[in-house]
Amino acid sequence: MAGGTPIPDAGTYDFVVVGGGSAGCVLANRLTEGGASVLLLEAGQWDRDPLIHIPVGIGKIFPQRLHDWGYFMEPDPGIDGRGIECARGRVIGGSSSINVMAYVRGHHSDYDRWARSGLDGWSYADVLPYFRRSENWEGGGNAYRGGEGPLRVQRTRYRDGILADFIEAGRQAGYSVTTDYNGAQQEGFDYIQETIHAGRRNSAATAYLRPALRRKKLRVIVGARADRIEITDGRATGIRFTQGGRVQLAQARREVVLAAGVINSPKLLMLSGIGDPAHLAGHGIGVTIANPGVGANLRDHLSVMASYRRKSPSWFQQEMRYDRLAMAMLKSLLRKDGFASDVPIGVTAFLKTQPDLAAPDVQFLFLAAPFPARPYLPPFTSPVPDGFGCRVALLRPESAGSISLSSADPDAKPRITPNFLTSERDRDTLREGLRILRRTMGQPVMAPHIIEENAPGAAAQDDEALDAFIRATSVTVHHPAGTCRMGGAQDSRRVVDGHLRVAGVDGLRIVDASVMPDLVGGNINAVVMMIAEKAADLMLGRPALARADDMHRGTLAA
Ligand SMILES: Cc1cc2nc3c(=O)[nH]c(=O)nc-3n(C[C@H](O)[C@H](O)[C@H](O)COP(=O)(O)OP(=O)(O)OC[C@H]3O[C@@H](n4cnc5c(N)ncnc54)[C@H](O)[C@@H]3O)c2cc1C
Repeated sequence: MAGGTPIPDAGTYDFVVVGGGSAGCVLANRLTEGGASVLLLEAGQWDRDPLIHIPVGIGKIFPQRLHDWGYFMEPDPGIDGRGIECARGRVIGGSSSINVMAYVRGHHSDYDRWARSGLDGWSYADVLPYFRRSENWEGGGNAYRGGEGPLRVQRTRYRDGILADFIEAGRQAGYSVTTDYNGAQQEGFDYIQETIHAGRRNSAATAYLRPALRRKKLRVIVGARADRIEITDGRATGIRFTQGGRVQLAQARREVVLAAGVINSPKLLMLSGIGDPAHLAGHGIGVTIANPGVGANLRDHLSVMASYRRKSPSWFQQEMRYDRLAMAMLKSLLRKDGFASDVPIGVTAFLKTQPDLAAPDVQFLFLAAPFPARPYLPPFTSPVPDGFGCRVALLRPESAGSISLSSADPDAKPRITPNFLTSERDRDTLREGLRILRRTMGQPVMAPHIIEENAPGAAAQDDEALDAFIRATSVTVHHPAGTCRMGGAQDSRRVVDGHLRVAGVDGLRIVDASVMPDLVGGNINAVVMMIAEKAADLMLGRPALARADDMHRGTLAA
């Protein structure tokens, strides 16, 4: 009842899933495929904007914060008091509709670490079959790659000679080159793999949700913001949501599933009385389940960019002239290829800042374009000076932040407190990563491309200068995770168990980036989708896919 009047009933379903993002789309598909009825509630709208689907559209979506919750982090002392943006997709497909499309699974030791912490069923041998089930790799299936799943993955098609030279520079600097960083060996330089197919973004919505829409068991409501989980006698029974100013109630026969993402899933728990009692009391929210772990353990991949003035002309600069860009977008729409059908990243690398490490601890993300860049049209506007750059991302941060409420009003944005670089090891790693990048850029093969280093700039050499540069310029590469962390039975701060069930309440699971116990060594969209693939089996009571250990024993290199 709301104010004495009954709340309009949005129906009863086996599963009510909150959030039509990377995880939510996978669940909508796999659960209905398994015969269950599903209501998918998404706060954003359908993904009709062509900018979502033409890969180069990210150049407009991101700076203009289109289809985005518009979050910013709190001013953070670790990065000179800056409150940096925290983009999150608010649209069908969620963040997979606005992300940069890099397809990366992390390092095999990440999952073995999860399993060692008490999470049975989450070792690399356990999760590899789920990565394979989700994937449709252009090279076809093999021991590591999936060839028949819904998610299309291809190597970059971006055409710029600097990419091959950057890989060669890595070799000249003494680092490995790998032929598939998602295969037997992650470590080294490689062309980037992307969730792009036939010139279009292959978001979770395209790959998983669209093919499921014809099933009668699936209902999707867009523009529907979940405000509270209904909990009766220790069981989650439904979701109260607002659509067009109207409050409605959807009931779950089997389970309520939060797939609202790393920021909004803990927010929704807190609004429903699940969280740190003192924090909830501070906002006048009654405690249903006391759990100080909710919203804690926020991890994110912080990165720093070195940028260069470019000598050799870039493909990017040529194609950004307005008339050419318009043609490229048309070509991408009609012929599904060309400049607009890819992103100017091209190369990534996973490297160890210390040779004795078990796994790479930094990632390079190349950028074959000046930053910031914009279209131009002579004589009215001129291009920005040509350039390129590379981000160095810190892969396994020790520094941890939190999500908390700013108000009990579901409309209010939560507080995102990142606590970046509070760990000395994190500062050392990022600084050393920057030095490795400079060493790579200093190799003979890069000389024909470089006029000079713009930033950090020649004057920044000692630790102090590099640390100051990192504090002043570092930004997220948008992989926040861990705020409803999964943990084994001994983990007193866990929010969900190894089956993704919320501790202390029946019929409630969380399936999204928030359940990751910590960050893996790479971009996380593929990881979230793997988690959702595995969750679907858990929810349907199906046996887990056969472990991959026999197939892989002894074959894994760093
Ligand atoms: C700009 C950007 C670039 C990125 N680049 C990459 C990349 O190149 N490669 C990579 O692997 N990863 C990348 N990522 C990260 C990756 O896309 C995300 O980690 C992943 O999509 C998260 O999936 P999720 O299911 O946890 O959440 P999301 O995909 O964010 O889905 C959450 C969904 O829930 C909805 N929602 C939230 N609250 C409510 C509510 N109260 N009621 C109803 N609906 C709600 C949201 O609108 C959203 O649709 C990037 C992310 C961003 C933002």
